[in-house]
Amino acid sequence: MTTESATSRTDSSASPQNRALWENHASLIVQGEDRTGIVSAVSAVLSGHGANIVSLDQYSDDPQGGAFYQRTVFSLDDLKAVLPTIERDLETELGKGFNLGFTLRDMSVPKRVAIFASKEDHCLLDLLWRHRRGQLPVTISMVVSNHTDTAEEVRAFGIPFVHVPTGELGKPAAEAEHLRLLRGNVDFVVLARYMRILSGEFLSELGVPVINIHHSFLPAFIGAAPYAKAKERGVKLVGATAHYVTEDLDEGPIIEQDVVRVTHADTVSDIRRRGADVERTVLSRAVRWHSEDRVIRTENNTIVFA
Ligand SMILES: Nc1nc2c(c(=O)[nH]1)N[C@@H](CN(C=O)c1ccc(C(=O)N[C@@H](CCC(=O)O)C(=O)O)cc1)CN2
Repeated sequence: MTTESATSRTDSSASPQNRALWENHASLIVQGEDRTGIVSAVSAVLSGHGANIVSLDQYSDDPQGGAFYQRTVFSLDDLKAVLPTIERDLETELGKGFNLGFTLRDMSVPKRVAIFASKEDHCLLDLLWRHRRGQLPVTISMVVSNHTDTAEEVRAFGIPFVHVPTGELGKPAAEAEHLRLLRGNVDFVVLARYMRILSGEFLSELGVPVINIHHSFLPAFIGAAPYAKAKERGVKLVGATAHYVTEDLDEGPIIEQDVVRVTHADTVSDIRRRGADVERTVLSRAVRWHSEDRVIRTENNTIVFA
């Protein structure tokens, strides 16, 4: 059974809306081997501490007994003081004949995220704009780009902008600089149309989830220039896919997708314009869901309690 320690970090940079939204709330993700009594055991521990369950989603992938997934959000006055005891009691109770892992997180401490971008700014600016409006419960630690086109706009949001010129530095040196910047400072990374392929070694060293927005309805049109490929193929729908990043390009577990209609009369530029709106919507949904622990990642898939 694996557990992650309750996050007790305090983030002074978290926006007031984010802190108020989830003050004295915690998320509990339980997953493992399905059997009777799990929901009851979890609920008993929480109610035994006077916690109020405000939402509970559960999924079993096989009625005959397979994998079990549950997301619970609960509120409790003086949560920070009680969370370690709740964690200990969950370890005790779920250690009695269950084969489960769980993670418990203080939701009043927003996850820290670094956003990577290249030249395209629509997904990046959409995230910054939504964050400023309190719609994304995260702390944006920094924006990192291999270009400088978006520097001024990012800094106007009061967010650090770091230029790492991958082309000039070369991939190994650039990734080493990325690791120096990110290590210990982020809980996840978002690639907002970042157009460099991350190595498996980098992803392994980084050790936190990375979310990418691919501008196609995967698995169609993996790789570069999907809109041009869509035009060439004569498709009537184009889309965007937010997925976790793995070493294999655009093959990671899908978090969210959406589509928009196109016609024979649309140029590649028209398709790119229509697609951009879908990319922004899909990426912001995925970032919000990940930041609220709504996405449970399995080997090649996801369970999304949206
Ligand atoms: N390890 C991964 N890295 C990245 C992924 C991924 O899924 N796994 N997604 C890309 C984003 N992307 C599509 O969404 C994408 C970006 C860039 C290219 C590409 O071929 N770019 C260059 C070569 C880049 C390089 O060698 O570093 C090119 O055009 O030739 C394809 C798809 C982000 N990274």
